[in-house]
Amino acid sequence: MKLLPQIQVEGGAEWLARTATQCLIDEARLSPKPGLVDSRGNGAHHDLSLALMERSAHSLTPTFQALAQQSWQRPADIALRQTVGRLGRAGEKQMMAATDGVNTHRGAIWALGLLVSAVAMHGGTGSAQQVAATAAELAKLPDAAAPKVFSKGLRATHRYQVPGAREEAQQAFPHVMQRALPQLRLSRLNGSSETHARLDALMAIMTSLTDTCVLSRAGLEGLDAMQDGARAVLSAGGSAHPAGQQALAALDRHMLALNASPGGAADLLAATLFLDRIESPYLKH
Ligand SMILES: CC(C)(COP(=O)(O)OP(=O)(O)OC[C@H]1O[C@@H](n2cnc3c(N)ncnc32)[C@H](O)[C@@H]1O)[C@@H](O)C(=O)NCCC(=O)NCCS
Ligand SMILES: Nc1ncnc2c1ncn2[C@@H]1O[C@H](COP(=O)(O)OP(=O)(O)OP(=O)(O)O)[C@@H](O)[C@H]1O
Repeated sequence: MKLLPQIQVEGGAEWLARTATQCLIDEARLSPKPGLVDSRGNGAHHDLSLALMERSAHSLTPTFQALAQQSWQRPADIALRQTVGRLGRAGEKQMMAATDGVNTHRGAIWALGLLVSAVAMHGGTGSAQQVAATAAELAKLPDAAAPKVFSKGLRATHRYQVPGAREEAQQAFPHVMQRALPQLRLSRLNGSSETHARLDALMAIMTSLTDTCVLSRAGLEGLDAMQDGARAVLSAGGSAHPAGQQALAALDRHMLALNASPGGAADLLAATLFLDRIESPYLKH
């Protein structure tokens, strides 16, 4: 494979990093999102705010840039997996330093980090489908240096016997590729505003994701409320329609009453916006 001149690698890596950060900010600002931090407020979170989410997103730009630089036109092998794991964990530390120890974007670093690396592995040229498949190859490789910690996400996947953040990446992001990206584009085609198209894409993810954030906070009752409520929004015509807006408001109330927040779905929406921009980098959405 022909190596691009370093200047192109630098420029490409910088663009990818800026784009990934912007997608995190777009996700955080998008409103009204059920249970999540948005422009209206903190959702079900006591320790998060929009300002904190934005500070966290900016703190991650150097991490995304390093991931892109180190992954440029490299194959998915153990050496790259270890580098990506090391940079991802350094990014988590960076995030924690920027937020005084609050977990704002752990799941997002994982999903977007893998996708940024995968675009770079294709030299900045792959389709969303190719990039998701390459990210999955990377996610399936073992990372011997990963600390053996028992996270909330792992506990939920074991307790409820469901896939979590790891599996979503290892399966090439099915909620992004088969649900959110098609819904985003369908809603745009149907004339919805960009905000409504993005909310519909979030609903499409929430109809079937086994979100371990929701499971950890609100169990199966919370997960059912999320999936049923998101289906109700879409079957009422989506967030652009008055009936869909009513269903979305009801879902928001239900999630807040259960103290549930679909953080995993939010991460995957940011990943969706990223892959959408990869395929149409010059369009302003
Ligand atoms: C795999 C990760 C996300 C840990 O997952 P785990 O479920 O054990 O942990 P934790 O509960 O802390 O975080 C999971 C987060 O994923 C998101 N999430 C939850 N459910 C889902 C789901 N079904 N699908 C996708 N994302 C989800 C949420 O934001 C949640 O907070 C990740 O932090 C990790 O292993 N990082 C190591 C560094 C690394 O290898 N990085 C490489 C890419 S940069
Ligand atoms: N807009 C958003 N609002 C809230 N969470 C979000 C948002 N966008 C992404 N997330 C994701 O949700 C996750 C927050 O997870 P979670 O609420 O489980 O945090 P925690 O600190 O591990 O748990 P808890 O808040 O229950 O103590 C982050 O890792 C982040 O990636």
